[in-house]
Amino acid sequence: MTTQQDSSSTTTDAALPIAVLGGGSFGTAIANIIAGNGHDTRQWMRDESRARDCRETGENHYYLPGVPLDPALKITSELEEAIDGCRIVFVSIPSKSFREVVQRVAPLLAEGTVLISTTKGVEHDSFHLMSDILREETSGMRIGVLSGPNFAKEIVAGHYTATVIASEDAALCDTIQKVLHSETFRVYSSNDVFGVELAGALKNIYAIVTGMAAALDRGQNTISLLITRALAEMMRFAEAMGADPMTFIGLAGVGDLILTCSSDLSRNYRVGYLVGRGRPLEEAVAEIGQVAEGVNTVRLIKHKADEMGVYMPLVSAIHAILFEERPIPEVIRNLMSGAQTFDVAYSAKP
Ligand SMILES: NC(=O)c1ccc[n+]([C@@H]2O[C@H](COP(=O)([O-])OP(=O)(O)OC[C@H]3O[C@@H](n4cnc5c(N)ncnc54)[C@H](O)[C@@H]3O)[C@@H](O)[C@H]2O)c1
Ligand SMILES: O=P(O)(O)OC[C@H](O)CO
Repeated sequence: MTTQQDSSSTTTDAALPIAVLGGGSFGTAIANIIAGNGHDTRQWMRDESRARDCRETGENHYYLPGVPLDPALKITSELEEAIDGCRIVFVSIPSKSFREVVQRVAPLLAEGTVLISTTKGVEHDSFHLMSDILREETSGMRIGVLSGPNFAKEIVAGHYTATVIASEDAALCDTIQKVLHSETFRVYSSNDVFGVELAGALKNIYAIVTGMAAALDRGQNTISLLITRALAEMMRFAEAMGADPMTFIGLAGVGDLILTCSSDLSRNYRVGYLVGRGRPLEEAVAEIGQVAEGVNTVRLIKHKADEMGVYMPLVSAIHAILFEERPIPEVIRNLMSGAQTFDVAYSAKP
């Protein structure tokens, strides 16, 4: 491997300078894979005391305790140092702060830099997905999104994992596949950026729903019912928004939906569980202590679905519980007494 990057190439096996913005679980997991693949990897986190602690102990104690960081991973709180010479930048910042961080980094980026969002959310008080923000806040960049069934803790534990890189730029997809591919991590590609990104944001809502069902001691029939009807809602919404519903049967759709709705490794699932056990939403979110994107996404999708007349009974139900102070038993009764309808109503056939 050389340390020299061809600035125009995106399909190289050479060691590349690559930045990962974000000091949380996923930023750390991705940075560790990239460093392990021999790239000159810089992870940026805003807090110098945390960055120093990670450098000194070789571990990100708060987000991934007990996981050794790759010794070659460079951790810094200086944005300029992280970005210097990088033509590939992953942005792993919660949706709430995503725009603010992109605005800070934009002046430091060379034209043609590959910008990859790994964030599964929708911007607060707007309906922007993260790739929209990347496009709005920069110009002349090459943009993609990474999404899939990917618990950070399982990635760093070396469990076999797959994800999706989505971009209209096929060379970008090829490069990111090479940069991230490892013995335990596979990367599939897609050209449906909107569908992949929307799927990643939507599935968080339903993880809150199934977490709540688990808290209420519902069985596997209930979980299966919820996951399957969640997929129907997601595809219906996707179609109304102009995304390709077929994307939702891939890893970023049903793959991530099954994962997140089935495990208490999911922060969204745990929020639902705590609320199902009677804890106020604010308390549940505070106890998790990490981002649970679904809470904000519920509000935004409910508003959008109402505006567009898309039928999303599970979104309406979880919104009623989280934001309208409606009692859980009453909401469940309403859901179960709704009009009986078709199982598979969507058909790709004309
Ligand atoms: N954790 C996972 O398993 C996982 C997997 C796939 C995708 N994601 C997605 O990745 C995104 C990030 O998730 P995460 O798990 O890393 O979150 P996290 O809560 O573990 O960490 C978020 C990080 O962002 C930093 N941050 C927040 N606001 C900031 C700001 N204004 N400036 C700089 N840094 C700021 C925090 O300090 C923290 O280091 C989310 O959208 C999530 O949906 C997470
Ligand atoms: O912990 P969650 O609920 O944010 O889910 C993490 C990932 O998105 C799973 O793919």
